[in-house]
Amino acid sequence: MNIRIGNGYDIHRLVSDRPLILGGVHIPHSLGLLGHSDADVLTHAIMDAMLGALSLGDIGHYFPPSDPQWAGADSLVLLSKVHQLVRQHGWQIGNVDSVVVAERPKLKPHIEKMRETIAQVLQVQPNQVGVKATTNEKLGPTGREEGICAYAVVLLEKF
Ligand SMILES: Nc1ccn([C@@H]2O[C@H](COP(=O)(O)O)[C@@H](O)[C@H]2O)c(=O)n1
Ligand SMILES: C[C@@]1(CO)OP(=O)(O)OP(=O)(O)OC[C@H]1O
Repeated sequence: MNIRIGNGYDIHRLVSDRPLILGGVHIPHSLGLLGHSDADVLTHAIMDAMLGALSLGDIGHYFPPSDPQWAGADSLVLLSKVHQLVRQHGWQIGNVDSVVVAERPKLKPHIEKMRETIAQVLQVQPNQVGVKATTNEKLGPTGREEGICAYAVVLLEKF
């Protein structure tokens, strides 16, 4: 079999006095995401999808929230490590697709930068990285702006 598919999901709570980082991009907003790392839900969902595609567990296994080493970690550094692991197993990225669920702020102006940033770390072209945004129509925790979540699907190819 020369292709594998994986999916990932993550959610973090919105709080004041934290930066909002999504797909490695700093997004100006009055609230940011709380987490052990920089709490970049989009990058976390993509990493879990990559690991899931190879049944290699999840990010908490490699970067435990109990380990001070990962306190305040840049999730792009973690993404690079997961990418390295995937490569070591003989696989490369076919494509990534993702969606961020956020009531606010408007993410559209930042989507291209997120795609370029993620693509650079994964050593692929931006057209291999899909990032979309949607509100939750004011429904549930994301709709009430208590948090932001992201879903990702990754296709891997054997090289
Ligand atoms: N945080 C967000 C949410 C949505 N968008 C863009 O708006 C479009 C409409 O969103 P709905 O939830 O009302 O369907 C969506 O397709 C995105 O292009 C956004 O930029 N930022
Ligand atoms: C990224 C890690 C790093 O400790 O921590 P968090 O930023 O809290 O993120 P989460 O998705 O809750 O858990 C995964 C952890 O690996």
